[in-house]
Amino acid sequence: MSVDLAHIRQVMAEADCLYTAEELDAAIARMAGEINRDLAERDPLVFCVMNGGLIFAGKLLPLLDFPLEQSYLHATRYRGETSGGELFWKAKPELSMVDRDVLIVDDIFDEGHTLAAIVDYCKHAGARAVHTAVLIDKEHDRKARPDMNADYVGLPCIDRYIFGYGMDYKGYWRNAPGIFAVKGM
Ligand SMILES: O=P(O)(O)OC[C@H]1O[C@H](OP(=O)(O)OP(=O)(O)O)[C@H](O)[C@@H]1O
Ligand code: HPA
Repeated sequence: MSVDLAHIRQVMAEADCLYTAEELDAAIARMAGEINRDLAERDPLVFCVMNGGLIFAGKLLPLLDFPLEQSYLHATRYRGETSGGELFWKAKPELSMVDRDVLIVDDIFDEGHTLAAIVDYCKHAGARAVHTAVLIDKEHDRKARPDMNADYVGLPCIDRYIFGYGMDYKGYWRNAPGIFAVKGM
């Protein structure tokens, strides 16, 4: 897929900032406090959901003050697009979860198909308990499982296509230092 870099730059220039880095880092610090309180004695296995969970996990994990094991998994359904399709597993978890507490760390709980599939996978793989942490919970009525919530949520977000802090626009701007909404989306 060829990418028009001028368009990618223009998207950033015209985007609305929904959350600054300071606001996001404060939310991450608050979440770390909650996770320290709940999981410090649980010897959890922490999985970063690639790619989007990378920045959030990188900021969250150093704030966790107990011993933990960390790995990654990669399940994707957007694949560079701005609407989701079928879930595709690029990398399944390698560490055994049997009788372990698992903490899944991802950037966004949007329609929730991704997190629901990951939680189901972990339960079938023998996890004792599956905990979920997301930086952003997008607010709309299209959740795959309306009764499902993440255990730890950073900040809510309006129903727009967003990027930054791990989230991409057509593969770009995961590095944007805040959460931004694409103009007109
Ligand atoms: O709640 P949902 O509607 O299922 O969407 C959320 C998922 O979508 C994004 O991943 P994506 O498929 O874009 O993969 P990527 O992180 O590798 O880009 C994001 O990182 C979440 O994992
Ligand atoms: O709004 C979004 N932005 C980027 N990636 C996403 N994955 C699900 N929703 C989004």
